[in-house]
Amino acid sequence: MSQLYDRVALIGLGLIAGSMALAMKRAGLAGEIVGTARSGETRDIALARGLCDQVFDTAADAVAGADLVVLAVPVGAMASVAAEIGPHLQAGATVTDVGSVKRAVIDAVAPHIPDGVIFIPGHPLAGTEQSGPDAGFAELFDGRYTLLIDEGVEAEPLERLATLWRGMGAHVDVMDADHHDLVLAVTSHSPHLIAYTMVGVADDLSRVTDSEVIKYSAAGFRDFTRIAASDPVMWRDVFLNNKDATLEILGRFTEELFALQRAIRTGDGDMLHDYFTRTRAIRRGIVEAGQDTGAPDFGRGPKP
Ligand SMILES: NC(=O)C1=CN([C@@H]2O[C@H](COP(=O)(O)OP(=O)(O)OC[C@H]3O[C@@H](n4cnc5c(N)ncnc54)[C@H](O)[C@@H]3O)[C@@H](O)[C@H]2O)C=CC1
Ligand SMILES: O=C(O)C(=O)Cc1ccc(O)cc1
Repeated sequence: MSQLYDRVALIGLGLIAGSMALAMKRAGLAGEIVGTARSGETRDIALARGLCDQVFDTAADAVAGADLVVLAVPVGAMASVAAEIGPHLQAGATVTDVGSVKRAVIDAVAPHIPDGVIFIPGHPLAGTEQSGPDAGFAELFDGRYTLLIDEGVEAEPLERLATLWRGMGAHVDVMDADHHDLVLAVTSHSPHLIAYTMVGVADDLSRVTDSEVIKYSAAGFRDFTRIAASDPVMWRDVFLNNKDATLEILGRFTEELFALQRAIRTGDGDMLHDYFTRTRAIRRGIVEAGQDTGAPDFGRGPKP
């Protein structure tokens, strides 16, 4: 595939930015990739791993002359980063982000985008529990979806960004921000909170913790412990910024959990059997539609 942007600036050099850099290099999609991170150590690793051709100490310096700027910091840091780069963005440039929440990021970033610069929010539905400049790998997005948010942007910059994501291996869908936040509350954010809770419960129950948790854990609980090892700052910001949708889904989850609890207490085997039959059909529908590879959802990283 041919070069789509002359100069891509990555703001934040962790798992997602690092994977994007490697995936762009794999397919020759960018003339030059530059980046910035707060710590000198992260910048050094990014250079040593060949993620960036050049690194800068500040985001303001990194975006100068870039025709694509990618905000790849935790959701709660998007506003301050956008405020810093706003005055330094080149006319005609596209700014995108990879945050796990969309409405709050749009509210945080859009006011800082000057006229003549295009903002297209995005979210790759791919990741791992690892973070930092060592965590990225070129194949992270292969066969995964990236969602782009169309807030009335022109067709050409949107199509160019979609082409970039396809070149990095992803499928691309376009949707609106509120729908994104509700879908992700169901498929990613609430499941993460449930995993955090379950691992917390096992930890509280010290009789079964320590070595037993890992030694005797079946696949389901092992997946919970992997997910509960995800970055605390990133996930704190996800919940604080997708509050309404997550609370809505968790409210429904709690109601269903109570119904299942009652079925267990009253010995209502028919209810349990019917419920599990319905959920099994959902899983089989996903597999038949070819949307599951057999790998843990999103978990494409090296196994611990
Ligand atoms: N980890 C995952 O599985 C996925 C993460 N995302 C989203 O991508 C974004 C980046 O996540 P990762 O790459 O996983 O994180 P990461 O922790 O690996 O990297 C984040 C980078 O942002 C920098 N950073 C943190 N706070 C900052 C601040 N206040 N100002 C400037 N820079 C700051 C860090 O130093 C680091 O370079 C997040 O918004 C997250 O919601 C999206 C899809 C998957
Ligand atoms: O590691 C996992 O299981 C994930 O769920 C990765 C992930 C985390 C956050 C996202 O916004 C998208 C994907």
